[in-house]
Amino acid sequence: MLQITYDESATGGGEITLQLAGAALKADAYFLALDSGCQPDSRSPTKVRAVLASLLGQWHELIASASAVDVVDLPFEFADEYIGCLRCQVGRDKVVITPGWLMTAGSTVVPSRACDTLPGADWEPQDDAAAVTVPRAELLNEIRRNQRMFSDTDSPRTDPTPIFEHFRGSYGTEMLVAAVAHFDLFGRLARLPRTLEELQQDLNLAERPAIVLTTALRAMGLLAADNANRFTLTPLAREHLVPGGPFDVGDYLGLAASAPGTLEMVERLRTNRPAGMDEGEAGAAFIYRDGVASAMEQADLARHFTLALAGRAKNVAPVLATVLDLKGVRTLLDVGGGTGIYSLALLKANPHLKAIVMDRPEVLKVAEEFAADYDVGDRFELLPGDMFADELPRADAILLSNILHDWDVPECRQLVTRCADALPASGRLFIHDVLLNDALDGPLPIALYSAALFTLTEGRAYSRAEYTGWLQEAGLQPGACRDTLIHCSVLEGVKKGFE
Ligand SMILES: C[S@@+](CC[C@H](N)C(=O)[O-])C[C@H]1O[C@@H](n2cnc3c(N)ncnc32)[C@H](O)[C@@H]1O
Repeated sequence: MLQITYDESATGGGEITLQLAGAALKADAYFLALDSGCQPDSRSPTKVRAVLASLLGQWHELIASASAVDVVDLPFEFADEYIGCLRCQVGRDKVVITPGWLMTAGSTVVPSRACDTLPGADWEPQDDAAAVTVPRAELLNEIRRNQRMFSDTDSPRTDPTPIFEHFRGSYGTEMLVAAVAHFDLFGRLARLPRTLEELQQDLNLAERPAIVLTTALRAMGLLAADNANRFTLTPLAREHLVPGGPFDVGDYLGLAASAPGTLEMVERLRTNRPAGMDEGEAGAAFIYRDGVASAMEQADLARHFTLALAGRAKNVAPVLATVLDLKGVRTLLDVGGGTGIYSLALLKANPHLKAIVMDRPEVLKVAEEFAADYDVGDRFELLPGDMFADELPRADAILLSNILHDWDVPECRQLVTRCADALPASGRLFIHDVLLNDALDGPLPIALYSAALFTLTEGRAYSRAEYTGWLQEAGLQPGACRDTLIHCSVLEGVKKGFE
């Protein structure tokens, strides 16, 4: 909803682009580079980023502390005779934002302290400015997310989320073509709406593939659910995806019916087994449980899959470290910690913390290499083990980062319960993962990631309601849920009782 980017290669100190709900506002960074109130003392892009971080920190403070009827101005463009700003009418839950100008010399204001010093100058809306209404909590989240991009050299300067969305897009194609060309799903539902269970029976699908398939199609706006929880067709699907209809496009989609990706998806849906698990294959990626072939037990494959996840972890971990408040946590157990990158970022942000990364032995060899780049000494421990079978060491907090989405519901419940049992009273469990809507009908990027997880592992994406249910079942009180990056959020459960 709010995206601020800084192109340091543009002339005049670089160009800042502020994108707000589809509208793009441009500003040059000249006065930000001259700012006298913010380290470092240079005119470099590093300085501009530091000033932007400071400015966004002030925005956050202003919006967070505004009372329900306040009007506040968020400056972003400093010019010779004016300051470009977002005028915000702050309500209790919503903020109405209008871009405009304050008629005062931007050059007289120190941008890194601008919000304290802005004179009460005349304000004019931009000629073509349309007001945008956004939820207040979401705006605060977005400001923080943008601030992090500029404030920490360990964090990426741009948000890689769109790249992940493009990568996961192919799973949408495969799901859609499978539904049209292999399962005649739209023809069946046009004849008779069906519940999930009825659809499973009809298509001979297990529950997990049926949920993943219907979630993807609902997120695409092709299926809906009626009051009796039966899947029905949306007008879009009814007009274009029912075989034989006057505007049916099914044959066009059928061009991909025999594409390798589609056939692979159909096979996964029919068998409910992840890739790599067939006779003579190396075993599934990312998951290990006793008695089942796992790629994570083989040195080269474990290394390959673990390093593949390092790219995402490097981007997300610094954000997790700013979002998680670990005051009072002395020991953190990172179950299935992989490279250990999340633990390492948390150690860096919390000098009092000790972290134990538990994973399979071949994976921990990679974690050991990553740890060598950090000065964490004996605060970082590697613990080879099986999270389903071995005793979990005592820790004040446990992190399950991108773990539960690899497993089916019984294993998720088992893991959450094992973690809860291992925690002391008031201990905290952090589930860091993507969240589907509670109705399992989107958002689309998560629904497509769910399809990817489904093909590679025994899991799928889950909703906040599903996670919350498992936390409660295990005796944990669900608490705060905060966004990190690349569609991930961290949901907290606190063990009830007193120490
Ligand atoms: C998807 S990766 C997540 C890695 C890391 N937490 C992250 O967020 O990038 C899942 C991790 O769980 C580990 N894992 C799977 N089954 C396990 C088991 N039974 N015991 C311990 N670790 C396991 C895998 O080796 C892998 O490193």
